[in-house]
Amino acid sequence: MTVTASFQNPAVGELFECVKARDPAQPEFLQAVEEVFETLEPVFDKRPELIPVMARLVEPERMIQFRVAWVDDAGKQHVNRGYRIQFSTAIGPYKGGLRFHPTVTLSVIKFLGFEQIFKNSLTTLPMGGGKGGCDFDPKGKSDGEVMRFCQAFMTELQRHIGADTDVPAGDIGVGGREVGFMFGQYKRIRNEFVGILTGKGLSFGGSLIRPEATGYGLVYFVQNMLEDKSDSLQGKRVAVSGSGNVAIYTVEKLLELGATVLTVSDSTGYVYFEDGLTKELLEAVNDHKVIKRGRLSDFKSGKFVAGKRPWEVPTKFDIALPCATQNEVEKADADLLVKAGVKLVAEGANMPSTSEAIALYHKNGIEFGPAKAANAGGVAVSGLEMAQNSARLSWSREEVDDKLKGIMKAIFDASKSAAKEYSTHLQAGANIAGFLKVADAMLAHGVF
Ligand SMILES: NC(=O)C1=CN([C@@H]2O[C@H](COP(=O)(O)OP(=O)(O)OC[C@H]3O[C@@H](n4cnc5c(N)ncnc54)[C@H](O)[C@@H]3O)[C@@H](O)[C@H]2O)C=CC1
Ligand SMILES: O=C(O)CCC(=O)C(=O)O
Repeated sequence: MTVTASFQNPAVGELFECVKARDPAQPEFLQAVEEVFETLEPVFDKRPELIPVMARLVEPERMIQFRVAWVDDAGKQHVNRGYRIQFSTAIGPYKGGLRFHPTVTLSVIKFLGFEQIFKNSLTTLPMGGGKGGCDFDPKGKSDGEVMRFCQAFMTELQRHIGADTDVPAGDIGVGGREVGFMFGQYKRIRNEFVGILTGKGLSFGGSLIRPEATGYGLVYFVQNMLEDKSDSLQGKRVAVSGSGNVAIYTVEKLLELGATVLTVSDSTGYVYFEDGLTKELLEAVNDHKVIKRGRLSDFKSGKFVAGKRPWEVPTKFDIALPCATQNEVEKADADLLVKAGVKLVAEGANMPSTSEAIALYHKNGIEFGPAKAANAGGVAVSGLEMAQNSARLSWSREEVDDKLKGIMKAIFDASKSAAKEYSTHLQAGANIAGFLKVADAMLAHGVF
């Protein structure tokens, strides 16, 4: 990924050059910063006093990097590198997921942590921004190996987090199993039963709807985008990427609302369901991918296309929802979306569209729901889990789902209203609305 920023406002350009000079070898982080700086230019033109605020915000408050040593089932020792980037406490304790994947680097965790600041601000809840992870690959590991790895990871992380300090959760490679192991280790070391992680099991402080929240929230966001144009999901043809937590619950909600879902994918390729996924087929994908931790190349239904992304699926469709990973929609993919007749793209994954792809969406009049707004439902329900833990009570499924719907609408309205005020698009509106709240808090707190 090359960073090719060009800014109208020289002071913003200068700040970007400083960020680039400080971390020239962090392409994902620079990509995320470039996107935010470009869309905030109209704000900086109007309120230049916010440029020094951004100069502080773009530097994490604290970065923790640590060794994670563990022993596999054969008795062999392994060493991985763990991270927790505590980016901003302007509006609340650090909050954001943990990613366990071999591609994890400091740059990846920094881009995710930076984006989390604005996303969390949009949720309306008091959460700062953070992210963490490790270059550990859970694929092919036994439950015992994953448990020992998680225990080793938490043995170090526990000294840096706390219910009012920093509350991690899941992301790629971290689901209920991993959160459970890490929660158990924290409790063992600290002798405290507190909500230091979200996405916990229901029997030990988890919230109903947290597993579903990112996918459901994405679909609620899309509903808001469509309703704004007097349209609905009924009968829409949708291509979805991914087949993990976010993708599965996205598909579930799409089916419930009458859409036809054509694809799911993983790193081996995609599966095309010509007549659309059914509830039974979704159940089978979930069983194969999430429960049995298999690969789609071994999935028995639909048409598997090896080594390709779902954006090339040979049919017309209306909506694309990338729900797998960063930069999974590049310029050539966006070209395919335009040719397929796509009218709306909304991001379930974090930064799945490259800047060239986003430029093509705008050029071709494709409605674009950016990740920081569209996938904020997951962290929003994490915020609700924290509230339930603090109050030592549990809300019903309906209560949490209603709150999630309300939050996704509030995010859409705030993004749209900022877009209107600054005569720009929803992507910029989301960044502006998220940033202004954080910036005002930082101004109030004084320089640090
Ligand atoms: N879990 C959550 O609550 C949230 C997750 N996200 C984002 O959603 C995306 C997916 O996360 P989860 O579903 O939680 O993770 P997961 O681990 O449950 O699933 C990840 C999915 O992405 C696929 N994938 C990974 N690398 C890929 C690649 N290079 N090419 C194609 N497919 C690939 C995997 O096969 C899997 O289907 C990530 O970008 C994550 O940061 C965003 C907000 C909240
Ligand atoms: O629920 C959380 O705290 C984290 C969610 C997350 O990592 C994300 O929004 O990307």
